[in-house]
Amino acid sequence: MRATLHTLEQTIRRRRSADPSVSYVAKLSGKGRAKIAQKVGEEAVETVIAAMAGDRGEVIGESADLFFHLLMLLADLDIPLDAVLDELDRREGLSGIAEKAARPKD
Ligand SMILES: N=c1c2ncn([C@@H]3O[C@H](COP(=O)(O)OP(=O)(O)OP(=O)(O)O)[C@@H](O)[C@H]3O)c2ncn1[C@@H]1O[C@H](COP(=O)(O)O)[C@@H](O)[C@H]1O
Repeated sequence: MRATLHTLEQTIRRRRSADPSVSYVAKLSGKGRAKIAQKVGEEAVETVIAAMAGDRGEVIGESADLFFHLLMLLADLDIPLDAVLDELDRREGLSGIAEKAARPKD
């Protein structure tokens, strides 16, 4: 998962300066942050609609679109993917501590 997302993060950063007539990343980046953010919102809504329809195939496709556009937004903000993944790791660590604390003592 990390490797796939990191590869896509690098591709997005590289393609931002490509020719917009051949590159979707360059074309959308050229439209600015508000448009990228709008796409993240649209893909999130489409994922929710697919989920509520119980369409697993659509959920998978829309989730991929959502991840991709979120990575585009992070790249536009110059936020490394690792900052988000590290935050998830930190939360997992916290929940581990909470679980241990809640466990009854022998
Ligand atoms: N993963 C993706 C990816 N996922 C989705 N998309 C594009 O995202 C768009 C989203 O679909 P929509 O139907 O919502 O949008 P649309 O109608 O085409 O676009 P709008 O004009 O409405 O914004 C589609 O055009 C998809 O082609 C992607 N485009 C590119 N990538 C990756 O980015 C790499 C670089 O792409 P280029 O910049 O095109 O070379 C590719 O090799 C892929 O790995």
